[in-house]
Amino acid sequence: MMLSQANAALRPVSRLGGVRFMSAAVSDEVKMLEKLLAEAKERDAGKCAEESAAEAAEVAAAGPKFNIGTFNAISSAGLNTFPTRKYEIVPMADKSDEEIHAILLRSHKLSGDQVPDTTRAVARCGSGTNNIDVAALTERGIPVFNTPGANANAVKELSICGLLLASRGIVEGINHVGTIVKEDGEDFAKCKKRVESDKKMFVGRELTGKTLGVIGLGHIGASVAQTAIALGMNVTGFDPAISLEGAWRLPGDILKRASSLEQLVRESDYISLHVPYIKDATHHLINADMLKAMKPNAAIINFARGELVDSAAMRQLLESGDRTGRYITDFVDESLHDHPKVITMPHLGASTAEAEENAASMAAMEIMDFIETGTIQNSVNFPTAKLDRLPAESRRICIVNRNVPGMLGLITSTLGRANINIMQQINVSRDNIAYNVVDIADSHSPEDLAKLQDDISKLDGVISSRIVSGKDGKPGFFYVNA
Ligand SMILES: NC(=O)C1=CN([C@@H]2O[C@H](COP(=O)(O)OP(=O)(O)OC[C@H]3O[C@@H](n4cnc5c(N)ncnc54)[C@H](O)[C@@H]3O)[C@@H](O)[C@H]2O)C=CC1
Ligand SMILES: O=C(O)C(=O)COP(=O)(O)O
Repeated sequence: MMLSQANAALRPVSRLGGVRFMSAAVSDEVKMLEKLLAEAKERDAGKCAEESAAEAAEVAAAGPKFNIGTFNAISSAGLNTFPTRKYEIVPMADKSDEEIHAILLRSHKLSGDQVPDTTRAVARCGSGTNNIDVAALTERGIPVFNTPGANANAVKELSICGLLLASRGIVEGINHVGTIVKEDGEDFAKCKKRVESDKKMFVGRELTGKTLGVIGLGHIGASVAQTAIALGMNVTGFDPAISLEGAWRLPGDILKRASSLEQLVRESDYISLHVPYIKDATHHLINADMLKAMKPNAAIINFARGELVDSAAMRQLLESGDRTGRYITDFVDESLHDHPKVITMPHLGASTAEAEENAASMAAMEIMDFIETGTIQNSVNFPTAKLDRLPAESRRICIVNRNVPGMLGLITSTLGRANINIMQQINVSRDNIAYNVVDIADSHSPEDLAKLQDDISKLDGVISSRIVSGKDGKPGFFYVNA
């Protein structure tokens, strides 16, 4: 009898709850039922042991776990995406001795030497990757992923808030109420009168009918443009590098295209920045010349990165006297934070529960896909790569090499010399990096495969190689870089 049956058998006894002295017959019944329950518990314990043994066998069959190192507070929705039988989450702050196979992070500044040799991938739960030494990781054959679009709505909403903060005396008004209550709080009737009378100090202007210039029309910029149009604004956009997919997302018929950054800056009442920070490309995109070209009452909304704006030139301009336009940002700057025309808040653009969950879950999926199948999607330094599902009875080899002529030939002849037939393969490249995914029959011994990988690793130009899975799709060999 299972435990649940034993419990069912006890039900009549519990109905005797109100009886204080049981008859002999009832007492015998209770004893018998207690015996049954004890027996059932014993059997159940046996079953639990069987189940945990089965679970342990499953864990063992899944092979050694992959360790995912984390920096920053990563949403549990993302961390829970990793099945615990295959993955272990290792906070990097704990300085554990575990081998780290992939890293998940947010704004933590990640230098190359914080990335162990065993690491195969890094994922930024978010959009901007300027906090990561991407060049150093590319050199080591490590793809860096990000999660474009996952936090776009959160940043869009705060950017719209930025437009309102720039156009109405919201922060100044709130601060003024605080000051008056402090001064006249004892006499609240007087305080209320003063607040009402002083409201004339905070007269603003409306967004409707004004021109918003959006710099960078990617996931966030396009969304800001859409909402601004819905608010009745005229929107001009500038993005010389827009992707085809990005162009499809735009409200094409109503969005005006600026022919240059300067044109956008000259014509806008509000300028909202939504470009990545790239040291050699977008550093001080808004420089002294751009600032001078702005209308005197134009405001800049910067929820992208602080370094996009030359803050010293901005301070100079704000102090030149004839400017009424404000600067709203979520990046603290030592030369601007205390200026009355500057509103600075913490780096809050993507700090919503929804955005944090979206970004962490997307990053986790990208890492798992890469670790288990070699697929590369949303990498900022590696080409996109997706090969069909692993054919049955096959092994998959992923090779990262320098993008120089002749590499594919060297790799395929190494396989040929080992008498290994290729079932399917892809070879893709981006800048200096090429990436190969090769599926071979799973009829080779682990020793042969180890020798093959050793031979591939020794080829001049190969940066790293991995054998990602076996015939049952489970992670197989996981070799360190060449
Ligand atoms: N404050 C915050 O919490 C957050 C800030 N961000 C920042 O926003 C940036 C944009 O994010 P997404 O829209 O998700 O990226 P995205 O990659 O979807 O879009 C960026 C767009 O900028 C364009 N672009 C690049 N250089 C440009 C230039 N010189 N002039 C004009 N356009 C240029 C690109 O062609 C692309 O269309 C991120 O790189 C990040 O720095 C993103 C999320 C949160
Ligand atoms: O996604 C981005 O680029 C961000 O700036 C978000 O940063 P966070 O993850 O909130 O530290």
